[in-house]
Amino acid sequence: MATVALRFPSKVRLVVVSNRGPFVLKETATGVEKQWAVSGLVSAIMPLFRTTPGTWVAWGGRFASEKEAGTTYQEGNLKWVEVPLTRREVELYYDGFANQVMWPLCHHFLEKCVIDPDWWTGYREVNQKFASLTGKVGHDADLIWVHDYHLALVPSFLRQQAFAKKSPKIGLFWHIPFPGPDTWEVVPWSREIIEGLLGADVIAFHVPKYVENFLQCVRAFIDATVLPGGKLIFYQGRVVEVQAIPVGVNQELFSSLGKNPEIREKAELIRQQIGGEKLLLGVERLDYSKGVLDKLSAFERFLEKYPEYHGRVTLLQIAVPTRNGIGAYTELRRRVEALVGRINGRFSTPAWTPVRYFYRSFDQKELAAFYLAADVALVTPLRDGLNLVAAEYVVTKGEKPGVLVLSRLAGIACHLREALLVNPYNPEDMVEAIRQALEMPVEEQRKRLQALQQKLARWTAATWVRSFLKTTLEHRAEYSVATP
Ligand SMILES: Nc1ncnc2c1ncn2[C@@H]1O[C@H](COP(=O)(O)OP(=O)(O)O[C@H]2O[C@H](CO)[C@@H](O)[C@H](O)[C@H]2O)[C@@H](O)[C@H]1O
Ligand SMILES: O=P(O)(O)OC[C@H](O)CO
Repeated sequence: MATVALRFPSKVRLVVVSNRGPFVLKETATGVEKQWAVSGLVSAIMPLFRTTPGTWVAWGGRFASEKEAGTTYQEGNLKWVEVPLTRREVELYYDGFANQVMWPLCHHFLEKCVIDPDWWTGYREVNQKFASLTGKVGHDADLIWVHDYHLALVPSFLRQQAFAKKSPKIGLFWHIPFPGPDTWEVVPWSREIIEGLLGADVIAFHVPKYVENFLQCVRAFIDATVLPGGKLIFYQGRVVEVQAIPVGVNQELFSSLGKNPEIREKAELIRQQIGGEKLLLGVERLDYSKGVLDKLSAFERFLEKYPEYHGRVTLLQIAVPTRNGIGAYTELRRRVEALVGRINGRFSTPAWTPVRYFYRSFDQKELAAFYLAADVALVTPLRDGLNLVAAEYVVTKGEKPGVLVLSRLAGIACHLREALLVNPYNPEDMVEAIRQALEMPVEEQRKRLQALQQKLARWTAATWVRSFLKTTLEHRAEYSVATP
């Protein structure tokens, strides 16, 4: 496994806190088994612990009993401390408030938000639990790095705690979109959520638009002053810094996987097994925000409109199981599988299956083989904080040709302008982008990919970590600015 040079001062005691940790724990007949978790957050953070020692406090994805203490695992540099959550806590905090209020709200699916005061109480209590455990295991921490929408209240709960030596620096990274106050107004507790976040010294988002939306929320809901320049907030006698620091991909890993002869062979085999001339690829957690239904509908429309492509193009869709306890996800799976069945039922021939559908996760080598095999990656979320799959596809391809079709509504689109940008809500736009991608001359494919690769080379998993940690470690609570 390739490593990244972080040049992170080794004497800094670092604690990472997030809902999803590196592993999912499964109870088996022989005891508890741990499997690597699949998520953008885990992909983003793992490279840090390949070179840097530290502690990661997170839930293990299982239900613990009332009295159970969490398990601790040492894995190389990483000490992982499990936050044990009961079934009831998971229902209220994770299935409820985090995934049926925060997630749909931030991705602009207001009709999917359910306002339930019990979920909010559960969310507060579990955030408090994460903060208390972090305070215990990280009592001598220099820097505590909190992640994402599950734990918005943790920064302010941490600030209320006593630490062994001095106050550690507290940073928060928000991995999903951050909407403006018109959207946040839907949640009765929006002020408390923003106050919770303001417990951090540094708050960072992927792109400037989310920073601007956050600052607008601060102006709308909080008694705080956004200082001129828009990066600093004066709040309760402290200064909070807000930045756009996009996550990058593990460049060394994906570019070496792309060059690996064994993986190239695997990619060739995939091509032979699937047959046909052209391969389109979709890879995402099976989440409604990722737009899998709209993509499949666009592909169906493409096959109706361009019958000359029958037998020549296949869509390989990988859907990673996610959040199975929530109705909207069960329903999405049902609809996606019905649509795959309908398309294949309408268009298949004895020699050709238009959609190849996989409902499972793959290891990174297998994933890289799919990236290499695909002529076109269809990354078309209806809304996405950033989207790492788009970047991983581009990096893995190396000198090989390929086309990235990318939703304008993914955060990463503001950087990757050389992709074929589409509006995933507009079926005709999607259909024509598929056609343009399939007909793009190889020289143009290479030129666009090279331009994208040059951008991504300056912006890696390592630069993200380094930049966030440096900003947080160097944060000063008082600035010599004129305050009100
Ligand atoms: N079948 C499969 N098997 C194994 N691994 C697979 C897989 N399919 C996908 N993966 C991995 O899972 C990760 C998915 O990351 P994304 O950014 O695409 O979305 P996600 O919503 O999980 O992340 C959230 O966090 C990231 C990082 O901040 C944001 O980009 C995003 O907008 C936000 O929703 C990728 O690194 C990919 O390699
Ligand atoms: O499977 P989940 O619910 O932990 O989703 C993981 C995503 O990275 C959310 O940011």
